[in-house]
Amino acid sequence: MKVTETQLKGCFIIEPDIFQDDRGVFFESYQKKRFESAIGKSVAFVQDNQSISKQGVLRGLHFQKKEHAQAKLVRVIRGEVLDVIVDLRVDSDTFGEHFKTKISSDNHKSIFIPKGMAHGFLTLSEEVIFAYKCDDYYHSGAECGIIYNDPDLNIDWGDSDKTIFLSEKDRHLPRFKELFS
Ligand SMILES: Cc1cn([C@H]2C[C@H](O)[C@@H](COP(=O)(O)OP(=O)(O)O[C@H]3O[C@@H](C)C(=O)[C@@H](O)[C@H]3O)O2)c(=O)[nH]c1=O
Repeated sequence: MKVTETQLKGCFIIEPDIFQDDRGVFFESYQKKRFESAIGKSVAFVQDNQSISKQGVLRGLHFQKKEHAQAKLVRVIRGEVLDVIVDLRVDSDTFGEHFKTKISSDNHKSIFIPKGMAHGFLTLSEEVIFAYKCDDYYHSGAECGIIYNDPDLNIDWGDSDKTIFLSEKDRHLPRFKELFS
């Protein structure tokens, strides 16, 4: 397993060891002991989520507020996404900065997203099955988000000519500076 910290402190890319034979592929998608020793802390995941999306769907940028903030371990089971994480920790050197990378069912990468981040992804393939663990339960009252094309965050989501499908909720998310100023 290879674990690399991104420029956002505490946010890691995890690449599992892949075992390939005549039948296909095997890998450990999560192993608590190895995972916690690699990231240097214990995380008590309590919920597993899965979403299925068509191409061009953008889910995000989402987070839960305050005492319901969630750390997440995200991966792609089918297809490919551009995954984006924004640092919302006001005391962080990288506050307001983002990290983005492509994760897919071919590269088998996971991302550990600590509490205090907003998260979103854009689907790049025809069908995407996206799966993630969370260390706090879903609380609809604590849901919050930032509009994906916020000019202050300045995230390059790629080909701007392509249609992006957003939920009604995500279309009306506030700007970064409305939440943090
Ligand atoms: C996230 C979530 C949603 N729901 C419900 C609420 C709603 O009716 C329906 C769809 O919810 P959403 O539109 O918020 O789903 P989605 O846009 O996929 O939300 C997810 O986006 C990604 C980027 C994240 O990082 C996640 O934490 C989560 O916020 O599912 C739950 O019951 N439990 C959950 O944990």
